[in-house]
Amino acid sequence: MRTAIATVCLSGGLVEKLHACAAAGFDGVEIMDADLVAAYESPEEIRALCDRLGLTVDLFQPFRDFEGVDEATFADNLRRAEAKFDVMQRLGADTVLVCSNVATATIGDDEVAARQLGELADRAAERGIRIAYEALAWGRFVDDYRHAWRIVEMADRPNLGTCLDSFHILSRGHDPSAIEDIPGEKIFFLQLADAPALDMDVLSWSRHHRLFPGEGSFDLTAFLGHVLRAGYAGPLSLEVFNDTFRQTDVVRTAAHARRSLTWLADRTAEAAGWSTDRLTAAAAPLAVDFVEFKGENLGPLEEMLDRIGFTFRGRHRSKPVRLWSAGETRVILNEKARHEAPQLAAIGVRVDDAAEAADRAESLGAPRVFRRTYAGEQDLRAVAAPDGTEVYWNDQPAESSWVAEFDGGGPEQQLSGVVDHINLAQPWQDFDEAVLFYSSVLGLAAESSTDVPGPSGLVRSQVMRTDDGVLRIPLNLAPPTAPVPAQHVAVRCDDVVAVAREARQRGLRFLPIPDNYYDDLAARFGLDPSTLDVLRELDLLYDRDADGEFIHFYTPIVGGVFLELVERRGAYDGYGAPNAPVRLAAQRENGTVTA
Ligand SMILES: O=C(O)c1ccc(O)c(O)c1
Ligand SMILES: [Mg+2]
Repeated sequence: MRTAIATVCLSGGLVEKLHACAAAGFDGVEIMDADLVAAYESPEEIRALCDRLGLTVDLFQPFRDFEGVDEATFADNLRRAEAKFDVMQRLGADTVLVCSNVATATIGDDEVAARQLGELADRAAERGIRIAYEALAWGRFVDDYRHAWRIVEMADRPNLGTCLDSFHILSRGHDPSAIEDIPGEKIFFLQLADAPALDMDVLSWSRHHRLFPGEGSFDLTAFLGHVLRAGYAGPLSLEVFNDTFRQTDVVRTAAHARRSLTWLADRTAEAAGWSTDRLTAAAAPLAVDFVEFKGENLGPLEEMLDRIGFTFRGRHRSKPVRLWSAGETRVILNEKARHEAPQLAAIGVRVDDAAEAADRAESLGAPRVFRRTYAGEQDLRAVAAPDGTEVYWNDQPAESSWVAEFDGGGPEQQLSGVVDHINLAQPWQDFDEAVLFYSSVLGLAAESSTDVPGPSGLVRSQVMRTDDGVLRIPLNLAPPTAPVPAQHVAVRCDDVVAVAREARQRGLRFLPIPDNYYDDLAARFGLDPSTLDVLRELDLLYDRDADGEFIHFYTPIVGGVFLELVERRGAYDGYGAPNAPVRLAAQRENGTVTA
């Protein structure tokens, strides 16, 4: 598989972009005309740099508004084209993207378009240049890849082919299966982009909201399958116009982009039953092994765990680390971090084969994390997620592996619980990368995203989960101007009312819930007054849908983290989303418990 990326995907100047593309391991680039125009380096210098970096210039793009025009405009368009062909020869690019006319076309006649493109191709042929004609979704007369292909066929020139762009095809809901009717050698170029399902005009959608494969809702696996079955043998090239990626760190975004192609190639090969470009299979998470909080002073958090009913299991033999548990919920408190407020540092996942899971993560370019381990201690492999959260794999039962490294605690369990979900707040620029990370590295599926109104703006929430729900990671995206919200771990138990009552008796502080909330609950659900009284008395939140009920409560925030206790009744599968605005507002009013 050869890979390429369009320079429009990235931030920075052209030279910086080319360095980042090479560092990420791309084979080639699509150079956007505008990026070259704005560079001080000559086309010859850019060409030499690409040579040194081992990059080929696979496409020069785009040449706009060429076909379907009157004769005077056509003559001027040929003059423009000749000037760009000069640049391409200096740049060492042999394929130019001509996208369907959106502005100056006045003649909606395929014969005219074919004749004009044919003449352009003949001029290009004299210089060994190929023309790739692409239907833009908002083209004036040509907005469908099948139409662009008919015109290319009609013009019938060896150096005129088509460029397929997944965005223009899938955004319009056009059936991609007819791609297989195009001879592979006439598909001169392939541009790949994903996108979220948005109901908006297609030009704005395309120019601002494209995503890397695996981050949106297009079925790119099926799409690429059609293209490869047609016999296309050129590079898989990313063309992702996205407001966030155009301003994030160029080296990191290029690496992120490259990971999306590794993932897509693997998915496509698997779907088609091919043995090339495969990764080791994603090991299905079987359970949450542990969560780890890190910070300078974890005393207040420890006190909370104690009051909730967690059991102290002991100190680590060789590290400043303590373990608390409640049934299958294991919480590691790590005080190694100096001058840091408590934060969620790591997630441990139980799998069948930890080495295989870690190998897969590393082939996807996830950065490996190293931890000091001593002889006789379990060495768990780990990588860092985009926001820095470490993900560990363990294929041994926790209690008979790393848990044995802790001494001095009690074995008795007061509370029995499992980790229900782990809520990871994402810095605004990491969100889409995190979606790809959790789907590609851990094999989690994305549920549809929702927007929660909070006091500092809308919080976008997207749950990444296994089908069976043993691992659920809601990702939250706060507005760019708001502070990154706290992260939390939710523990599921069988009787949250009893847990809340006992915790209150032990002196646990709860996140106080306003009275108005309970008046609203009464109105929405018609709960009987005694149930409502219990909820109100214990600061419990409630939700119900056709499948069941959800009752939960929150602790205050400590540093950057807090805890939630939940009970699911019946087949309720949500997270109490209607209560999230109330929680966000209450957290803002009640500030943070400091150490
Ligand atoms: O938005 C555009 O103008 C544009 C240009 C070139 C492309 O390949 C494309 O898909 C879109
Ligand atoms: Mg395109």
